Amino acid sequence: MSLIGILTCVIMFILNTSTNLLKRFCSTSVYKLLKVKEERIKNLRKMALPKSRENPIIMKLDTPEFNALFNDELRSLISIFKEYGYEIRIAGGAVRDLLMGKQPKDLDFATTATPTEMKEMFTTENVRMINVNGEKHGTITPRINDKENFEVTTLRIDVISDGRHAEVQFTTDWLLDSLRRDLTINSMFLGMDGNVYDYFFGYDDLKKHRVAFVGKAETRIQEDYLRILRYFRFYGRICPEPNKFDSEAIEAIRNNAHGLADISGERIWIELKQILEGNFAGDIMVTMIENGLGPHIGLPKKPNVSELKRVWNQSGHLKLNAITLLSALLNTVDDAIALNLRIKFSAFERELAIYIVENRAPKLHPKPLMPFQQQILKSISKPANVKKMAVEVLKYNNSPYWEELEKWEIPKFPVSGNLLKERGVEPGRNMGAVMTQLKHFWADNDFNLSVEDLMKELPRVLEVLAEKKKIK
Ligand SMILES: Nc1ccn([C@@H]2O[C@H](COP(=O)(O)OP(=O)(O)OP(=O)(O)O)[C@@H](O)[C@H]2O)c(=O)n1
Ligand SMILES: [Mg+2]
Repeated sequence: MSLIGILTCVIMFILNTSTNLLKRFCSTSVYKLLKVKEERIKNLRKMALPKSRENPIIMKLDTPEFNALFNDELRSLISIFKEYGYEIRIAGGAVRDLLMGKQPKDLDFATTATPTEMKEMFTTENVRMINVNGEKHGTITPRINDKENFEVTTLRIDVISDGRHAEVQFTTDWLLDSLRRDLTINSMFLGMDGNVYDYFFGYDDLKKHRVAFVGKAETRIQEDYLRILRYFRFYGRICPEPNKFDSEAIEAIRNNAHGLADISGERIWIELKQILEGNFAGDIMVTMIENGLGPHIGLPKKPNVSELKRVWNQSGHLKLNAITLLSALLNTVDDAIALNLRIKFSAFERELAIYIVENRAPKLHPKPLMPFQQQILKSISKPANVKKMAVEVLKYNNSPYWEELEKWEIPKFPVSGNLLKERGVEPGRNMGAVMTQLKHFWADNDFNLSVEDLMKELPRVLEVLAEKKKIK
């Protein structure tokens, strides 16, 4: 055999052996992973059983809100699932709302069919499916009669979770899907026949106005740290009194507050905003800060809790904008900028936070609205937006004048560009400057000047601007 032949044989041998080793290694890891998953499912069920109800059907719902859901599209959806032998139920928040006598704003459905089974079924039935992105989490969205979309999610458990993303495993076990949900009040299912399935005493909690995690609070939080904020949001929605938090929940929240640091600003703001606009917002925010959430949601190291309490107690009844209340915790404009970097406000929200911090010291003036009215008309921002912000500052200070300012119609500046042109002002940047100067003069005179009065002022304005140009 030639040297090349020997070398080829050696290389082939090495390649073969390493490929086999790699195959063996991979299949052992996959095997291990599957084993871990199986074990986890067994354990989950075992752990859940003592705490869960043996017969989960607690009642048959027959309310106007429930009956109102049944239109032609929902009936078609139900009959498709029935024909193919899969179960489908309404899940989570909608069941909670219906049990509270409220019409849910959206419906989530849960099913025993896997996404593949649903896709096959809907394709055979000529039903178009939209939003394919949901599929890896088990959600298929059929569009029935080309009219209404329904989000249907396969029953699942979160096998591996890093607190933000979860690897899911599909199941046909309703109890396990109920167990992976955040709060007992959000863990119920509603059959299309009206049967309410409640494994974890969610309805009892709803009646008791108790917000508690399903099973172990710590486990539920570590599956998705956003649930910390969801806990507080639902507290505001469900509970009739402030400061009656579930002690296990609060302890788990305190120990896991750091997990919020990795949650995106957008998700944080969606929850936080609803907390701030809900019941007991001031008290809830204080509890959140006392339990260490502040730095993870963009608040300063030393948020001004006493200012928050003061503003909440004196102005909480005025339906403050979420940003207005939140700004009470900020000490400086820099704090507002840092907060915006963390939770990414809209342009108006960012402006409002800065405006509140800069303008909250009460303005003394014989005509209390005048400084605000002048600011509204002089500002480079949209006057309607500055007006909204000024109303918020007045509410922040519980000033009785906020309503008057809200009703105040922003007067129209009577001088037009055309008129200035007629009077010999060159169009362009210079005209903009003239207009601003005249506007300020008009605002400083309580918006009472006529076009004639303003035109009398024109030579002086032109002179001042010419002087300024010379100095430059
Ligand atoms: N972090 C989350 C988000 C949602 N869910 C589950 O998914 C359901 C639907 O979620 P979502 O629509 O976000 O909340 P709702 O409870 O429906 O509340 P809302 O009325 O505000 O939509 C919840 O009821 C809950 O069972 C969860 O367990 N954990
Ligand atoms: Mg919902």
